[in-house]
Amino acid sequence: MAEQEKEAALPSKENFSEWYNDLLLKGEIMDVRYPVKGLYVWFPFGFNIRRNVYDIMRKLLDKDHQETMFPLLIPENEFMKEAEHIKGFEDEVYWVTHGGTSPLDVKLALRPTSETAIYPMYKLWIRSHADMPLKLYQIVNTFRYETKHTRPLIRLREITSFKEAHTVHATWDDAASQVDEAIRIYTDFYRQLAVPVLASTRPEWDKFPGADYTIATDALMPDGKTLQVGTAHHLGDNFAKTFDITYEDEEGEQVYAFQTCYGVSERSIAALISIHGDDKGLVLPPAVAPVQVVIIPIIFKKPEGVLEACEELKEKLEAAGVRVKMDASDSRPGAKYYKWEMRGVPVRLELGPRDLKNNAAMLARRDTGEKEQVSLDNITDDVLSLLDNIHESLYDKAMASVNERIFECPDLDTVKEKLSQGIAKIFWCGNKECGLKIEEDIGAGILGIPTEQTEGCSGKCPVCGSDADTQVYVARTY
Ligand SMILES: Nc1ncnc2c1ncn2[C@@H]1O[C@H](COS(=O)(=O)NC(=O)[C@@H](N)CS)[C@@H](O)[C@H]1O
Ligand SMILES: [Zn+2]
Repeated sequence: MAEQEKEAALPSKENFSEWYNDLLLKGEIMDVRYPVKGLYVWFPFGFNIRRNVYDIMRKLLDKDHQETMFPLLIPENEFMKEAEHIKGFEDEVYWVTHGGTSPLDVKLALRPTSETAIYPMYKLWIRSHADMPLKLYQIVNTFRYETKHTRPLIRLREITSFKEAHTVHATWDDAASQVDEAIRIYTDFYRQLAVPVLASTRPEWDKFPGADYTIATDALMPDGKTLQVGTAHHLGDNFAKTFDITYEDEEGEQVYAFQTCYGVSERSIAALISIHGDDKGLVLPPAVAPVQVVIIPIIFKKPEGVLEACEELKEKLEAAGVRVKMDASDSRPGAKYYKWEMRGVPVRLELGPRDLKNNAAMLARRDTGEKEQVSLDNITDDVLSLLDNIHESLYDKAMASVNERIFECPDLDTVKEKLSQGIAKIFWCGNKECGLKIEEDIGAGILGIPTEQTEGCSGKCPVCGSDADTQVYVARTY
């Protein structure tokens, strides 16, 4: 990347869309110049963030899931088996029709998601109780011919980081518990990215095609819109019936199994970049930062042992597991501060001759901008506890920002007024006509019924006026 391309400052984050697009380049996340709409290229720095993010997801899943990989191409006859699923995806699926110059006798779908690739194999693998619960996941690319506005990391036609889990259970209740467990895993995953998420059950007209119900986790973005950053679906025995996935029960009867599937994508990275970033660039939670500490030697005329001291400090921090970089390039210090702030490095240590004499360094925190002189005596422990502290303060700040942008609304007019700032909460009687009427009236979607309902409160449905004890989230969405 030519340096001069990046020197210009970012637009203000107030202008979120411009800021976001410019930061993808200046923060070396994704290059949007690939010549196919909806397909983008990871810069190595962005890919490094992706690797750290998905390492966190793998650690959570590997406790009781197994990772595997299924084929990308799905034969038309399998893909077309589940009616609801097809209806939901037929406008989005890409087809491969030729091998070389010869037309294929069966055209092949590029997986938009992998139910119809996996479940014919589950039919072969599930024979008895002993084979369940089966909990597999894969992290692959999937393809959806999105017709809405495509955006890097947010709405891609090639989803490059699609983590999809697919589980099989003996009973409907077991599958329901797994859906709840999936939401717990996602909430924990996002907690480790310092991203607050709201879990809610989608209205039945907005559930995953072929599912009994869908619970989603949404992040509130700086522009007041919500981003669906993970979903978990109870598939009932709908797909088991379609793909004949049965097991022999105690009475020797063949019984259809019950299934769930749950997925996240690179939207997880879109959320952490958008929520924590500022006008100087990325602000990365230490857990996912490719570089957690950057050491800047401050050298005047004579080196006076500064470089050696920086090298020693770097080795000390690395020995403690900190991801450290020393920037001994010949750019001037200011240009270095600009570069590493843009890349969201949580901690900068400046070390010059005077610091050396005092056995100290100047420490700058990326998230708050605070600078303070620190002794090098306990620098390793100080840095490690500071990194944890930075994570917690990023989360607390993001949580506070979400809480001040959720508005309890008594009527639809208030909902319309608040939607430009964030999420509205309103009572709803629960029946579909009223729900669709609410959506039509406010020009935004019912996000869902929060999984945690505030106890004991009740109100009136704004459409039919009947008593309602359920509040729903309403928001503008990506
Ligand atoms: N075009 C897209 N670009 C980026 N992320 C997407 C896109 N479409 C969906 N996602 C993300 O992928 C998650 C899972 O997608 S989904 O359609 O809701 N669910 C499934 O495909 C199920 N098979 C569970 S894996 C969504 O919650 C959303 O965060
Ligand atoms: Zn009503």
